[in-house]
Amino acid sequence: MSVDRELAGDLATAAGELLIAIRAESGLSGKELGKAGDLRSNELLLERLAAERPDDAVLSEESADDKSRLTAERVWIVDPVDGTREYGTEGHTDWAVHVALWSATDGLIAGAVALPALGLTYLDDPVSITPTDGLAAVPKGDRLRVVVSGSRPPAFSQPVADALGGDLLPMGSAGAKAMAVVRGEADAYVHAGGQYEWDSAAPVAVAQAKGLWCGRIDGSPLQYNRDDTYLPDLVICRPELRDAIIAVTSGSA
Ligand SMILES: Nc1ncnc2c1ncn2[C@@H]1O[C@H](COP(=O)(O)O)[C@@H](OP(=O)(O)O)[C@H]1O
Ligand SMILES: [Mg+2]
Repeated sequence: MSVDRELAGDLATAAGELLIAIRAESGLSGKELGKAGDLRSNELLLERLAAERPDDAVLSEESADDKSRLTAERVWIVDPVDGTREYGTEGHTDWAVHVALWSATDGLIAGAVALPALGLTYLDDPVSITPTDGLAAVPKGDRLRVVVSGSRPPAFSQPVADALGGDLLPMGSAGAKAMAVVRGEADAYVHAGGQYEWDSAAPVAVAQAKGLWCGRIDGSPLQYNRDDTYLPDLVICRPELRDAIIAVTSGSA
């Protein structure tokens, strides 16, 4: 296994275990728990990356962006807690830790998404996934499922579901939603209206390695380590659904 992939997985898993411990031991909840989790997980990721990859740059949701990454050969793109709202709310499994590695020559070259509440970490390898209960109940019928933000679903959510003859599945966290497609609990994840590079880099690295199609809602490629890290929309889906989805979403691009 690539040493970078292994490191991405170790870091996401370790940060996830720390977050579980903070949730169990801090006595905090809600926004306070979210804040503490963001801070401590970010510290862990930055310390380990500084120790183990001192020459690489880092782009993190929770750190100031000094833009030194723009001339770096390799940049780690991390989201210490994705789905902070859900992490702070009792009983949720839909939150994640994202660790991705981008290179100037090859784009996303490693990625890991931890789902700490399920004790699982997914890597950007071609190993197929056995779905386990956890993010959503295993679908009973054969209708397709389109997973969307529970709090900020895009306006085209229902039109996309209708075009596929499927149903909507609201869920928190971009990483959890992407892993729901990877795990077979959903068939597509669509989003628009706002997001940043750290929300999708690691989920996209994993999803692409598992054979899913990933791109913007107008069908163009997702690009990372840009000057402006705002990357407001994306589609992650089974490849055979790509054209039907883009036919609907491209009208909103
Ligand atoms: N309209 C928007 N503007 C900015 N960020 C957004 C957004 N909609 C979703 N996101 C971000 O995307 C991630 C998943 O959101 P959701 O759970 O609604 O699908 C969250 O990351 P964080 O939890 O890391 O902040 C959230 O902040
Ligand atoms: Mg996020």
